[in-house]
Amino acid sequence: MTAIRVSALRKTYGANVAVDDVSFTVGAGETFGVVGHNGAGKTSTVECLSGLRRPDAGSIEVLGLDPARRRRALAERIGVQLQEAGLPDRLKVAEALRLFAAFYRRPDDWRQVMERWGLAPLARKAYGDLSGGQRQRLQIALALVGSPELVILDELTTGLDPVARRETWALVGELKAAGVTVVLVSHFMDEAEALCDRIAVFARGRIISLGTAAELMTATGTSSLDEAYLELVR
Ligand SMILES: Nc1ncnc2c1ncn2[C@@H]1O[C@H](COP(=O)(O)OP(=O)(O)OP(=O)(O)O)[C@@H](O)[C@H]1O
Repeated sequence: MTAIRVSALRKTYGANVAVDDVSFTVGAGETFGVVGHNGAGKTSTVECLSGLRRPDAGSIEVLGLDPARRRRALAERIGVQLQEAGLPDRLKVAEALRLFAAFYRRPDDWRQVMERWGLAPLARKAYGDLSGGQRQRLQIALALVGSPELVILDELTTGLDPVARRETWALVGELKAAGVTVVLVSHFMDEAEALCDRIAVFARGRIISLGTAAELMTATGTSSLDEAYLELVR
């Protein structure tokens, strides 16, 4: 079963071509990595997947729906953690989780989600008073509280301390075990290697390589994904 089908996607901002002729598919239950330099087109691509942005050309199907036309139906079934998704400063952690859970038809128990992500001690803290890492954890918890079939995690562990980072990896592993499809945008090759079944390497708005970590290493004659990546984007 295919969870995501992207064909000849193009996204421009004025004269700037952010995404150019990008095609890929993601299988149901797969963890799919998206890596690339700053400005390579990763976020623009995943924003088109979630319906936040409209492509200029090409076609996208996510869980059988066109995100640009069926954004609301899709929003019920996917979870999105985006970079810098702002919340009101005065909104408290528990309130945010309760509010987001209410958007979904079959949400998880938001209290359990709060526990699982180590947010219970911060339940009454306002968003504006959280540290960067705490905000990040809240954003991930909010992406998952609706019990989504597919999640998009953009820079999942940026800003997390090493322990929180490993804990987050373990939780992504649990999502995978539960059959959730994951799209993971990351700057960390160790993270992509540890978590992703396949990885798409973006450069200048295009996919320049796509495969398992082992395939990318073999193709470049390297012995780590870091080296493979550097070789590919050179
Ligand atoms: N809202 C916008 N308006 C104009 N240009 C934009 C906008 N968003 C992105 N861009 C441009 O599109 C290109 C791709 O940006 P995008 O954010 O998709 O890249 P990215 O790979 O996610 O980068 P990063 O790793 O820095 O998050 C860049 O040249 C960026 O400057």
